[in-house]
Amino acid sequence: MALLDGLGQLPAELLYIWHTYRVPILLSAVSLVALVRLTVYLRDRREKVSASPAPSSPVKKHLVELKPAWLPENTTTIPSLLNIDNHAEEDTNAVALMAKARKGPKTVKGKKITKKTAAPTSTFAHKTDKIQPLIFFQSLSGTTEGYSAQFTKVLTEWTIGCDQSSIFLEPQIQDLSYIELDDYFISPPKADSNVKHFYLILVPSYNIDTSLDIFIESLQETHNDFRIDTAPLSGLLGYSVFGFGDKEGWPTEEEGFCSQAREVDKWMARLTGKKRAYPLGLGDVKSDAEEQLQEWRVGVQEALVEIAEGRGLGEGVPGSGDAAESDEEDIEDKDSIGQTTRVDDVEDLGSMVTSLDPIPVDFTTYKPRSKLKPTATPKEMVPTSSPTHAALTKQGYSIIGSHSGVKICRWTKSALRGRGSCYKFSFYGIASHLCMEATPSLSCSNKCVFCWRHGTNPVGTTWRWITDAPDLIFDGITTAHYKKIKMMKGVPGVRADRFAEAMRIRHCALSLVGEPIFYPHINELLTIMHSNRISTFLVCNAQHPAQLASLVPVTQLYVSIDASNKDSLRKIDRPLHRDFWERFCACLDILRNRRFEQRTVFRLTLVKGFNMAEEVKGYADLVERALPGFVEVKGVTYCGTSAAGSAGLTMQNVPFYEEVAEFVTELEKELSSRGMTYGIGAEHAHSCCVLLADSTRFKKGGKWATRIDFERFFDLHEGKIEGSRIEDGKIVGWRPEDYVGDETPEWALWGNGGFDPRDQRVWRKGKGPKTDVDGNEGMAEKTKEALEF
Ligand SMILES: Cc1cc2nc3c(=O)[nH]c(=O)nc-3n(C[C@H](O)[C@H](O)[C@H](O)COP(=O)(O)O)c2cc1C
Ligand code: SF4
Repeated sequence: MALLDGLGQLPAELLYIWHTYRVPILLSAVSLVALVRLTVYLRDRREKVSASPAPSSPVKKHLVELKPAWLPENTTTIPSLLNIDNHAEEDTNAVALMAKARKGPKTVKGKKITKKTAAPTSTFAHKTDKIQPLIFFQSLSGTTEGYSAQFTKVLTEWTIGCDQSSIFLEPQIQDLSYIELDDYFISPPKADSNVKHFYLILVPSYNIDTSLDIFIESLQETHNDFRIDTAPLSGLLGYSVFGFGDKEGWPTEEEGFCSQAREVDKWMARLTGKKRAYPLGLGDVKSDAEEQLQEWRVGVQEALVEIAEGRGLGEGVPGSGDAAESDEEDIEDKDSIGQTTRVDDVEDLGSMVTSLDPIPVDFTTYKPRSKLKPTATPKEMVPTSSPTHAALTKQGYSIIGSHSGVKICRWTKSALRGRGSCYKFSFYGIASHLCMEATPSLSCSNKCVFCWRHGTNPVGTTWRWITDAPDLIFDGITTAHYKKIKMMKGVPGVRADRFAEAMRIRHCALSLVGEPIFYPHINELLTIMHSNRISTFLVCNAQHPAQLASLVPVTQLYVSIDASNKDSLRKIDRPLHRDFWERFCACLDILRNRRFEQRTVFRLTLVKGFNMAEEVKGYADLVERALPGFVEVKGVTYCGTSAAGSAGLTMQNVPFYEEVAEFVTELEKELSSRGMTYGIGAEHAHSCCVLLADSTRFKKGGKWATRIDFERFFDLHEGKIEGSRIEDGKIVGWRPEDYVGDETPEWALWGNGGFDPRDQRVWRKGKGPKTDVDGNEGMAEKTKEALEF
């Protein structure tokens, strides 16, 4: 009974407690909410939003099936033997990932209270310090490059002539395509302690994938990397950005006018801790670019004077890191990377708590859909309107779909006229007039110093473009190749028999430019080729272990070995992947594991001053690691473009054939001193190329047999003949030894030059026996023209 009475009084008791203690209860509730929000905020604040790897960190990984079910009969890859954890980068669309909005209800909604942060203080001691202006530019078709050069010239003259000239160091110009971005955009560059940097960035805008995206992504990644200060460039004195755009195509900012310059400006504001020294300048290349640039320069100069006189970024300069503006920028930033803008900033919440104003609590609202950025749709890799398309077409490439290319190589033309095939004929028996050179991916994840495509080539670490079907690519490249062969019909000297033979493609070199295994349907494309009895020589850049591990066996699998150690590889290939060395090593291990199912080749490109001197032992280490069937060593070819020049490459970097030969001899010696059985199997002095081969595998009756029996290769593929690879007493597939062809011809052996005596070598008038009409040069000469694969 007493219990019932007690229960009956409970509501009254509770009401009494509520009336007596409601203030502390409410305060406790508010504190609890604040604490929870604070914890969530701190955890989310530095959450990585980019799908790309953080600097120097392992990439996002996913399990890769190293022995795919559809490849049972001829894959020897043994996951446990690999030096990687069977993982590689996710080839999902990075952009789409970044654009994913965070799910979940917005729990607390409050009024945004604008933070009043102090304007950044200048660290410039104007009596002792010096200002180093650095001008960065990116240019695809040359406009920005031209303006930047002119701008640098005028600014340099001004720094020399102005009243503060003793404070300025000579402005330096840098092409963003050629520098290590980390050297400048993770922290200011290293210099004497009294040298302070000021950044000026001039960029165009492109609504297609270009290398500019890599720059912008890298700024964004640095900002979001939890191990790096959010404003790692605050040590700069200031920065300003100028954008070039085209109002004819992109009339307003909303429609994309100078969109990428605006992005660069925004990320720089965050990375520098709001050190915008002068507002973003925008110029329309079809109308006012010149005068806008001049106006911007005058403004930048005024800002520089203020800094030089010790007044920092000044108050009078519009846009100079104004706190309110910069705060708005912070919000925009979150939006732009696809996160929901959450106005319930913890600092705002803190103010709300102390003010004890009623807090509107809303457990259900989401950010209005209309404000969410749409998920980025993949773009075309090389749209017809792009400068890359124009440049490639001008160079004789046919672009198939939006990411594949084919080009008739000059050796094909030479062979059609009976003037010699490339080294692949001497070494492996591939007649150049029967060979097609193509790639299903014009994009690459490296920016090699010897690649002519810098600045204009699409680059990326993940496949994020519209993907064409493999059968369409096959039809496109073969049709374009035949069309080009037909165009040779009227060329003087073309032999009728070879012309007729050329109308049936027998070999495909998957190299050209770009990275073929980047293409997600490379296996299907290779299968189509094999079923058409077209052999495949595939070259990859050793940066995509997952794709390499799951590649169908090809006729001959190449890995480019552009350096023997990590430092040298970074300098020469300038890879985009931050874990490039780990990827490279993983690819070597995959090659070792797959060496009994297909012919494997190391392709060394020697560049004097970059990867030759004292690297023999390092290369021998790599050979020992991967045990390739062959090692092709060739001197770099100089294509003479401005791109090569900007990458620091001149004719001085092209080795003489004797130097290449000497290098190979040393490498052979080093390998045999380690008990390895490699010997010099063949040479093609014409292309400055020498072949080392494993003598235990590619010698027949004591004689070199580096050539391929292509018919047997296809018969093995089609199951017409049985292979000899045996596991657990059962035949499980074929070995490279099953399709070894004829002995290497006498004329191709080491010491005999490698030119087929049945072909006619034609010398250029007045040039003597040093250079022939096709640009092929004699033993003592350097190769000046780009050699095809
Ligand atoms: C394929 C293509 C896409 C472009 N996209 C944009 C754009 O989105 N916004 C813009 O303002 N200008 C755009 N432009 C214009 C370029 O930014 C402009 O031509 C610039 O001057 C090119 O500079 P560059 O020669 O240094 O590469 C585009 C031009 C091309 C060819
Ligand atoms: S791997 Fe080939 S295509 Fe890619 S950058 Fe290097 S040379 Fe150019």
